[in-house]
Amino acid sequence: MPVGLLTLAGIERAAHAQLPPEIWDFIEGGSGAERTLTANREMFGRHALRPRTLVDVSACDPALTLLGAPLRLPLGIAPMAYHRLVDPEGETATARAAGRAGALLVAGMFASRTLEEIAAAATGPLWLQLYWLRERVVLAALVERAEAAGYGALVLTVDAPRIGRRLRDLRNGFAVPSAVRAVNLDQALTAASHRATAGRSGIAEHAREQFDPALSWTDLAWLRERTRLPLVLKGILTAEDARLAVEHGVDAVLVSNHGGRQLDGAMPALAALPEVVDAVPAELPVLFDGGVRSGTDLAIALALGARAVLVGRPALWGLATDGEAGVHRVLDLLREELEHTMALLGRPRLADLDRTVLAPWPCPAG
Ligand SMILES: Cc1cc2nc3c(=O)[nH]c(=O)nc-3n(C[C@H](O)[C@H](O)[C@H](O)COP(=O)(O)O)c2cc1C
Ligand SMILES: CCCCC(=O)C(=O)O
Repeated sequence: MPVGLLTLAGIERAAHAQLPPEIWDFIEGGSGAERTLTANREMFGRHALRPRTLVDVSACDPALTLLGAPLRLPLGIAPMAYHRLVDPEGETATARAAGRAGALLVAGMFASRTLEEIAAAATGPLWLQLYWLRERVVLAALVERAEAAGYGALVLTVDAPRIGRRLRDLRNGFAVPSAVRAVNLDQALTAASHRATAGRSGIAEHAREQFDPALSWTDLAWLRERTRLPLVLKGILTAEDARLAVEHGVDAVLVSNHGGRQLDGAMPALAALPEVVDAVPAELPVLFDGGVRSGTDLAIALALGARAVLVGRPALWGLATDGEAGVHRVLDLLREELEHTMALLGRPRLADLDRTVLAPWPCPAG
């Protein structure tokens, strides 16, 4: 194994070196000045760990059950559109890797393999992410297909009434290459994503046409009535919205700022986590994504109250560099690092990872 691949940062460099610049920019980029994107990472550096000693750590066990899904560790892959942008196989390779690692996969509504192909490749827990389309019949049909194919939960993304101003994509006039399609949707619905126009993002144009910006809390009942699957809201950053989510009967919330790709200047995801955790009943799972790049990061998010943590971009770095094996390497590195962190922290069980683990990182003078 090349020495650089001992960390996710090494895998990131390898992916950067081999992907076309406009694909790299689409994946890596955030919105606006990328303040939120940068801050997502920086927030982890504000926490120091408080290790306890003389604790038996001969068995560190990060296994858990999440909304009925058995996981070998509290880790999953965040929903991301178009995995075939970086690998000819795409989501089926990602699904096999997640299954082997005992991690969750949240497939995206804009997956480039069919929901059924992904389900057939998956050997572990699999959920489906949805954006709320103006055409509700399309949404209803996807929900039915997801149930029939054995998906275990629906994740409704609520931070995207429109797509953030992603300046890299605007500069590149980014369009999804015609060979890579959102195959679960009618081709007419996604045509705008493939239209390259100078100074515009195909994805933003497409979302402007198709996403319903009028969606509000009362509409959730429509989705609830159509499914027996647990419902997760993705993109919650405030205590106010967390309380509303509970009032509207959701089964879990996912604290996320969409990896800094939506509202630039939004709170770093890790900074939003405690207020959401404190606002919901203890039994409601709070999930987290945004900037997690190591087992230490995972442990910090868990200590702040996340039940499980998702990674976005790192899974695509792994997929770009080595297909299924690359994604598996990313997940396995995170597992190895988490177990290592739990051992050296003297916290061998997930339940031991609470706020007593954390102290503020001492600020450098000046
Ligand atoms: C290339 C890419 C595509 C994404 N597509 C979606 C999507 O289709 N639906 C969604 O809810 N979130 C999407 N996201 C956001 C991720 O689910 C997740 O919130 C974010 O990537 C987490 O941050 P991280 O990349 O720092 O781990 C996407 C992110 C990336 C990088
Ligand atoms: C219309 C698909 C948008 C996917 C994406 O880039 C994101 O959600 O960040």
